[in-house]
Amino acid sequence: MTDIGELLLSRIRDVTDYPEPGVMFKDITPLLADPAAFTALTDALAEIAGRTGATKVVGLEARGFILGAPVAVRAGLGFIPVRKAGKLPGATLAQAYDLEYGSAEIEVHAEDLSAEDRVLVVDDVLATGGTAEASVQLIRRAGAEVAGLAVLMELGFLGGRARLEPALAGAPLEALLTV
Ligand SMILES: O=P(O)(O)OC[C@H]1O[C@H](OP(=O)(O)OP(=O)(O)O)[C@H](O)[C@@H]1O
Ligand SMILES: Nc1ncnc2[nH]cnc12
Repeated sequence: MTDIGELLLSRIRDVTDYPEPGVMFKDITPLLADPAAFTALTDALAEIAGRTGATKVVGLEARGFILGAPVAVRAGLGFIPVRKAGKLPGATLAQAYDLEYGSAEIEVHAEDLSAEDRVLVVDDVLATGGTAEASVQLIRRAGAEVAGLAVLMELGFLGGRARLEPALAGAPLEALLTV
């Protein structure tokens, strides 16, 4: 593993049986509290944004906001929040989905994305892929192109990558860490 990979991994805390029995929760708060690790993470994700030719960064509420916003600034791109339902005041597109420990609905302002946009989706964890798949569906329904999906950590044993393949339609899925 690279030095940066080891640094990032060392700052992610495993919490057993959270938020429900059987889930091994990957807590990124120690990473966020370490400026060297947070900067390295931001730089690595911004490099993916540049390489994929993204014109906008979408962050998935809530942890995807914490990671995606500095990535957008670093890459010189606009940031678009994909929020949990009921939080955006304008006209929205909505998509329901299941995730590792529940179900939810996400929304985006329809006017924030157009056919000119190539969007990089940023999030902390790819688990079952339900959240990411719903975000890709939303972006396409808004008329924009998906440049790729970039996550800090992929939980390989949950099969999210295979689930996402059809939705991504060839766009890259980049995980800085895989466990
Ligand atoms: O691959 P999946 O099984 O869909 O799970 C991954 C999603 O779950 C977590 O978000 P959560 O909904 O817990 O929201 P939070 O960021 O507000 O904690 C995580 O930040 C991802 O968005
Ligand atoms: N095991 C996990 N750890 C952190 N975030 C998650 N989102 C879905 N599953 C998760």
